[in-house]
Amino acid sequence: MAKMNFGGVEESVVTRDEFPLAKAQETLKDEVIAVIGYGVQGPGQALNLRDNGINVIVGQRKPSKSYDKAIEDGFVPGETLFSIEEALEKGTIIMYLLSDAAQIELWPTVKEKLTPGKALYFSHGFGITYNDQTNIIPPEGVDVILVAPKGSGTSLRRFFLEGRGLNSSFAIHQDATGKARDRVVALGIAVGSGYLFETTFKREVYSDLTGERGSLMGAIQGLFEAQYNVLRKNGHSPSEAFNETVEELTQSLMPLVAENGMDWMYANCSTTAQRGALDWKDKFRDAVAPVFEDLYASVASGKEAKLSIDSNSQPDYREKLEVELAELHDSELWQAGKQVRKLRPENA
Ligand SMILES: NC(=O)c1ccc[n+]([C@@H]2O[C@H](COP(=O)([O-])OP(=O)(O)OC[C@H]3O[C@@H](n4cnc5c(N)ncnc54)[C@H](O)[C@@H]3O)[C@@H](O)[C@H]2O)c1
Ligand SMILES: CC(C)(O)[C@@H](O)C(=O)O
Ligand SMILES: [Mg+2]
Ligand SMILES: [Mg+2]
Repeated sequence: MAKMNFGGVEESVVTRDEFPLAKAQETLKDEVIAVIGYGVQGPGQALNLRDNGINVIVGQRKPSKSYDKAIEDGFVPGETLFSIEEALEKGTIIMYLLSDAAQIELWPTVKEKLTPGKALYFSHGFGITYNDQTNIIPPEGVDVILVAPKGSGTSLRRFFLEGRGLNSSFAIHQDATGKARDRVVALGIAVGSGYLFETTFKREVYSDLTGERGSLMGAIQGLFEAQYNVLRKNGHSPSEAFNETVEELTQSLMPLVAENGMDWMYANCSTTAQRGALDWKDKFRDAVAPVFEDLYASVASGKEAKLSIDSNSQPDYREKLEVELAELHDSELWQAGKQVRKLRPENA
């Protein structure tokens, strides 16, 4: 663990320097990692583990698109690709990467295969933290650990192939074997994390549910729509409104923020823009702060978990999500964006 100063607060993090891949490989050399669920995180983590020389198998129901994808990705039925039950039997570390709602349904099947000495691994604190709703209460004899990549499983895999890494949080809920910390850190490195910061299952899920409903996905779409609609209401064309709301942000300005922070991005814009942004940033902050307070309260109360479980446990949850995603896709804003993307020089 390395001690580092984050904005004046000292935190402990694990970098690849003090836990190199070779150490992760040595730690996991006698383990069979069973990845249960091959949706978004499953492929990212399973393929990175396999490329890092870790003994990984996949458990996935069939017929399913995910099962077919696992075959396309080179997992071999009967050798490295099994039914969920078979993979649970063979695995010494069970990576529970079904959807959060599906984890509830499959829990009785998983629980009975968690024999003493095994480890149960999550990439979200959801199932354990809200166990009053999920009933996911692991038996005492197993390690219960978490590595939560702070990003999409699709990015986790792309970054790995580019020689980069996504940061991940890690947590230990139960250390039955005395090996939980070594197991969780080794897995965090082997699945392709850039660096690992320690958290708890509860803090991970509270922050994660807040982030994805807030700045990362929900609030950002709301902000885009609000500005786009005002520009269009005042006579600006779709391409002008989309460029000023989304395209410039993703193509020019956010990469500058990622490179060196917000002040660096501001400093690389005009003084006119800097003055205006500094004058208006607090107005927007104060306008949305109450919404974020409500959001966090809804997460902490378990209300957001219930909404997600009730919706995503429905047999047609996927179809319903796809209808709402299609509404986004078909909106004028994102149709304008589709056309703008085509005009990028690299797409010409
Ligand atoms: N999506 C991400 O990039 C991401 C990022 C960080 C953490 N996580 C966490 O990782 C875990 C997996 O997330 P995901 O987005 O990969 O999941 P997902 O929603 O893509 O589902 C994963 C798999 O579950 C299977 N599944 C769904 N319902 C099932 C059922 N009733 N019975 C059997 N299988 C079923 C699907 O076929 C799919 O292969 C979750 O805990 C999630 O919160 C996801
Ligand atoms: C990729 C996210 C949003 O960070 C993850 O938390 C998820 O639930 O998919
Ligand atoms: Mg997240
Ligand atoms: Mg999440």
